[in-house]
Amino acid sequence: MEGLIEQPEAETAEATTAMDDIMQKMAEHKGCGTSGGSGKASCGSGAGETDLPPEIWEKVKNHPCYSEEAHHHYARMHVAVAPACNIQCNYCNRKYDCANESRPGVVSERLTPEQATKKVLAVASTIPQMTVLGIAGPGDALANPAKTFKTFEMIMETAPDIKLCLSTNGLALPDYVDEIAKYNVDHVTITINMVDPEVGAKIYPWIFWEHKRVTGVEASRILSERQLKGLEMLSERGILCKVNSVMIPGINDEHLVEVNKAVKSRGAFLHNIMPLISAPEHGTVFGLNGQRGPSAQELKALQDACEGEMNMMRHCRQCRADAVGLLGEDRSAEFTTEKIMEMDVQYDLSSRQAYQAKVEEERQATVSAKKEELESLAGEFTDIKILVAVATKGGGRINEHFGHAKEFQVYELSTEGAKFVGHRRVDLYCQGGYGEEDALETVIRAIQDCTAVFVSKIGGCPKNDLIKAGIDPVDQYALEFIEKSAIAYFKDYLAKVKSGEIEHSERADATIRQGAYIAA
Ligand SMILES: C[S@@+](CC[C@H](N)C(=O)[O-])C[C@H]1O[C@@H](n2cnc3c(N)ncnc32)[C@H](O)[C@@H]1O
Ligand code: SF4
Ligand code: SF4
Repeated sequence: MEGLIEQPEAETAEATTAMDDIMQKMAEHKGCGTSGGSGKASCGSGAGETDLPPEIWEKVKNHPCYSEEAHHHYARMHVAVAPACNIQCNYCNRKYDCANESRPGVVSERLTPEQATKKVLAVASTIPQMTVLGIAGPGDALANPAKTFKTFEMIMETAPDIKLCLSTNGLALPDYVDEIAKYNVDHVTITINMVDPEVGAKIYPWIFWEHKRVTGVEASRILSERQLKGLEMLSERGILCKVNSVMIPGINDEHLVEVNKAVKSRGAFLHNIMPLISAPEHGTVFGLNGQRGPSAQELKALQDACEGEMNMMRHCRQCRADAVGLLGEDRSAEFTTEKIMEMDVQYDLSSRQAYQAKVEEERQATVSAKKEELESLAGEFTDIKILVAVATKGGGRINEHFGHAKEFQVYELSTEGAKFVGHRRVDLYCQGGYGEEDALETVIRAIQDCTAVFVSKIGGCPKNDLIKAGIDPVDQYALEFIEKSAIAYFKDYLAKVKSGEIEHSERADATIRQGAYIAA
């Protein structure tokens, strides 16, 4: 590993100006750095073309993780070329492998850079809307620099239209910023769970630093210093940074508001606060000692509290290190090494571009439909907000059967429009066409704070049970655009409240009012 790269003063001054420039432009654009509230697009996750400086929009417009709008249309993939790690987190156990589980660090096969490149070309040819390649483990991209950068080099040469990303805990980051820039990696994710080493000592038992293991508060002090320095260095070069933070109730949940401020001031573009996943069978320290993850409501309250400070990502699916497909779907099983080696891969840039042009048309149609519907809400003034759950297979449409949904996307509706606020993963309710009581209960629990659930189709029995649970099952918008339909539903809802036909119920905004993190 190379030592720290000291920059000449003149270069530092120039780079600092570049970061200031970007932050200034972001602030000048409408919707940026404001409350990020409700339906108005704010930068980052909910941002649209008119909300961002053109050079930033160019970087995020078809990146499914950096643009909430894009995630309905574009796919990503991870290649598992980075097995080693240079730190230990109490929530991570990379030895655990389960093909049926989708969560970070889980992977079925580890790849060489050559295998990874063949896989990327195979996926890019089969899924032309795949625009982004990320290296996110199963260990740390920068604890395996040779494999990581070799993979990027090969992809840059063979598939130059694919955007490159990496995820790191940040310990080695300052040493590799130049190399990251050299391979045109213009999106980097750093996991920052604390800026206070005392908090860090409860999350990180050790780091491997300068050829030895460092433990306790000192380990977290070094880690935090390196993370923040790396973030600043990337921001100075205009490389977009997303910060991941794992929300661990009782350990760093309240502290993450401070982390949010610290990363915003150092130029982070997007903050992704993700829930801790911990189950005893995963064999992690937290899983084994009973540390719980946050509820969906707790997570949303913290994200809401931080949104005034900066752009929050709310559509992260906490993907496997070998995930393939749209966020929320996992097609990795179609691209095992065995299958890929048998594939005759023809990487055809022009047919990819032609397909993506069609995707772009569909996306523009979605945006226009939403805008039109939103205009019809102009002049309505009320504080009423409701949540609705949506079953979708992608494309920004309501196109999934209630019984087939593995997750529901949740939108918050207000007079400002429809805002994506998260997703709820559920067990498959319908197995082979038959509903199962327990599974339906699970679905109802997962979306119990929603006023309605939008589906393309639903059977009579679950419909009745949803109604009994106070959730309106809506299939009248089958195959329509999500946001347009949601706004239309909200308009009807308000009209019914006004006329006295229905009463705005407590459930509708229970989530929104809950939480210890609501900003003063
Ligand atoms: C598997 S890591 C790989 C990249 C890198 N090593 C890192 O930690 O940033 C990808 C992301 O998953 C998160 N992660 C890992 N295990 C998790 C868990 N049990 N619950 C929630 N997030 C987790 C990490 O914090 C990180 O943000
Ligand atoms: S840094 Fe990433 S890979 Fe390493 S232990 Fe933590 S979560 Fe796992
Ligand atoms: S883990 Fe989150 S940020 Fe990473 S690819 Fe999946 S959705 Fe995107």
